[in-house]
Amino acid sequence: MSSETNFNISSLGANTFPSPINLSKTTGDKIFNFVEEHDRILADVSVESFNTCIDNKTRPACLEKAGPREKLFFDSKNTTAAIVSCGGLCPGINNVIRGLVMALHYFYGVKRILGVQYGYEGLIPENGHEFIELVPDKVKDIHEFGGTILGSSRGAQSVEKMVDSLVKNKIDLLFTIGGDGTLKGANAIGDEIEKRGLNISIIGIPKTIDNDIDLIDKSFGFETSFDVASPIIRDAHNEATGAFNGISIVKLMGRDSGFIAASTAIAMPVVNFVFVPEMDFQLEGENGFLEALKERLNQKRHAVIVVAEGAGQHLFGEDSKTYTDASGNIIHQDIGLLLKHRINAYFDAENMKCTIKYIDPSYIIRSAPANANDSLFCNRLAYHAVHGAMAGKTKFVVGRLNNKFVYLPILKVVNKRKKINMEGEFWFSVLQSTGQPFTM
Ligand SMILES: Nc1ncnc2c1ncn2[C@@H]1O[C@H](COP(=O)(O)OP(=O)(O)O)[C@@H](O)[C@H]1O
Ligand SMILES: O=P(O)(O)OC[C@H]1O[C@](O)(COP(=O)(O)O)[C@@H](O)[C@@H]1O
Ligand SMILES: [Mg+2]
Repeated sequence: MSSETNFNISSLGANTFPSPINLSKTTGDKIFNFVEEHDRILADVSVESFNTCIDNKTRPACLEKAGPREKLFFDSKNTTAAIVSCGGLCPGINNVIRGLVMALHYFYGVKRILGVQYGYEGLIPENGHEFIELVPDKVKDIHEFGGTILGSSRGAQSVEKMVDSLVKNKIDLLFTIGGDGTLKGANAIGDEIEKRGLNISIIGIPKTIDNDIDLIDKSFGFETSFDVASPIIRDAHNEATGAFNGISIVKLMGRDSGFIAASTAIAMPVVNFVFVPEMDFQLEGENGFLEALKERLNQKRHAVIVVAEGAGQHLFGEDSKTYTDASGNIIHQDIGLLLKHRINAYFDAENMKCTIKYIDPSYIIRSAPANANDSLFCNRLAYHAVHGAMAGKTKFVVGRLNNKFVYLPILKVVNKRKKINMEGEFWFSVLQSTGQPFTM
């Protein structure tokens, strides 16, 4: 965590409008209190960090507490909001859209809410994607479905043109639902707005099943991803046990961070080997994976392997061509297929019979509807996003840290991708669960 004491959120200006929500300012009256501007949440609650502060006579790093403010920057009756979803799909996007619309409409009385279609593309008029008017009746049932009713896209758009479109359509609040790319885009839009001296608030709601957004506890949809992956692992285990020396390889998403693969393995402890992008591993050699797999088969006659899509890319060799998607993200080579071929070749050479099944559930996982816990999380994120926006905060994301909802400057969470700490307790849990060697 940074040595900076407060992660303050940029504000559009003085808050002069009273909030239309009837909350309290005193405790003991059984009514929730407005959140004060000075309310802070500790970024790091470890005793070590507390001691460091005492030793160095510094204050611990603090974040702005999310929640409804008593005074607002925007006059709700004359406010227009827009919502856009970008990047890959993720369980819960529709829940967030629903939560935003309901909070804007019912808590604050914001009646003009526009849905931007197909990601940032929809903010460029030449692309011909019309805005959709979002009202409670239109969104009341959308939490039942995966995907996004607004559509999404990847690929760069002109920031200037997007801001022109916000101005032309008199949009005061832009809620962006997306991952690191979307958030960088949101920040760039916020910078352009600042440059032009406009009063438009830009808000980010972190979405990515990869859970790779830095600082926050988790991104929405991530939990559903390993919920949906779990029965697939159960079935993969059935396939493996159903054959002599049966091996099931399941590839799960996770471009640069292996949280889905690792979490699935702990949730379904029938997994024997997990490979994540954070890991450096070898196939060959005395301490390599293939030897460990042979030992496992000789003892148990079956094995389940879970591999994150971004794992083991070093095995493809230096000169393999790198492909990127429209947003510039690396498209990884198929590590599942490589493992299948290398395992096959190894056991052939060893004259050891085995049966390998390769399962790639791919998009099935991220297009699922949110589970109950993610649905709850999405709604709470949406409500807090609306409270922060109405208070005139801008270029911020809403997230949960240490189990508390907070506002963070976008720039703080897109500095780097969150990755599994290979020396941390979480990865140690993976090793305890799978029983795989600590290093391979
Ligand atoms: N640095 C950036 N500045 C402006 N827009 C960006 C930036 N990085 C990504 N974007 C845009 O954000 C959108 C979503 O990004 P992408 O990486 O595809 O998904 P995600 O938000 O899920 O990470 C794309 O339209 C992309 O062009
Ligand atoms: O094939 P697509 O749709 O571009 O997306 C694939 C990628 O999307 C993800 O599911 C999530 O990525 P984003 O968070 O950047 O959208 C990655 O795990 C995966 O590599
Ligand atoms: Mg991304």
